[in-house]
Amino acid sequence: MEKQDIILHVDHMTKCFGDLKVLNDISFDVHRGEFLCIVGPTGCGKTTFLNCITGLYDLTGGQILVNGELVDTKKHNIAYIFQEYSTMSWLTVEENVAFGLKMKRMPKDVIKKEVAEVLEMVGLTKYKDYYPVELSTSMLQRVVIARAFAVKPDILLMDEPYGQLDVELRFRLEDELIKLWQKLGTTVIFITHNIEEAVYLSENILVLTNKPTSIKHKLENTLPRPRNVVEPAFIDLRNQVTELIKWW
Ligand SMILES: Nc1ncnc2c1ncn2[C@@H]1O[C@H](COP(=O)(O)OP(=O)(O)OP(=O)(O)O)[C@@H](O)[C@H]1O
Repeated sequence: MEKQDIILHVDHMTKCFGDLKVLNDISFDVHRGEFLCIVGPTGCGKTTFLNCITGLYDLTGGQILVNGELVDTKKHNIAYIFQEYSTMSWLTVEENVAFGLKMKRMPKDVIKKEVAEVLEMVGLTKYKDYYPVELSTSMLQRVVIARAFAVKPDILLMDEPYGQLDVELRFRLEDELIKLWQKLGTTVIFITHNIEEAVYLSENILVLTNKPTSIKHKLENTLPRPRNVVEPAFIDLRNQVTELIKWW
């Protein structure tokens, strides 16, 4: 990997809460435009890790660099989609998606154009004047995704975004996410407990250990897209990840 292609450099990251060591000397790189999935057991510190990247927590040791500089959310454009994410009920779909761009004080005509583009990509153009209360779950999910991609983040962090959804909707949203990622070239770090989801989405998978958490293994995922969960190569890779997880 060329050095200039590395957007995120996690360098000996350690995080303790008092006596509790959660993240233990973790190092890895993410290259620009990569789709990285992180799989780890419950409570191993996946959310803590994301909170360290967004600067909510200070590290106990090590450093996190974005484009070669210490991570700084004022300087770096990092978008974050939580488990319990939500829309702003008092704003229309269009206003929800425009929110981040307005915060960045972009010119009105640019905002209008960018928002229209991303609404088109997620199939919400017709619903731009609707309020969240008028939308189905799947449409709400699309609003949140559209809002995150609209700001053209350097890095998009996604923390189990589809954990609570039924399988069919999850599959559809995963496909849409892949399309947006491919079209916009955004760097995505996606946290999940779901091994099938990680194999379906990722270019690379980081498998974490239990606390104190370190990297158990990094797997490259070169399965061609579109992927099919019943194909032998897919099942093979899914089994490889499952094997790694069995030994936690
Ligand atoms: N602010 C905090 N103060 C003290 N301990 C914390 C704090 N935040 C997290 N922890 C502890 O750090 C550990 C990791 O928590 P974290 O929520 O990051 O795990 P996780 O992998 O995201 O969990 P899950 O799989 O349930 O989403 C837990 O033992 C938790 O109790």
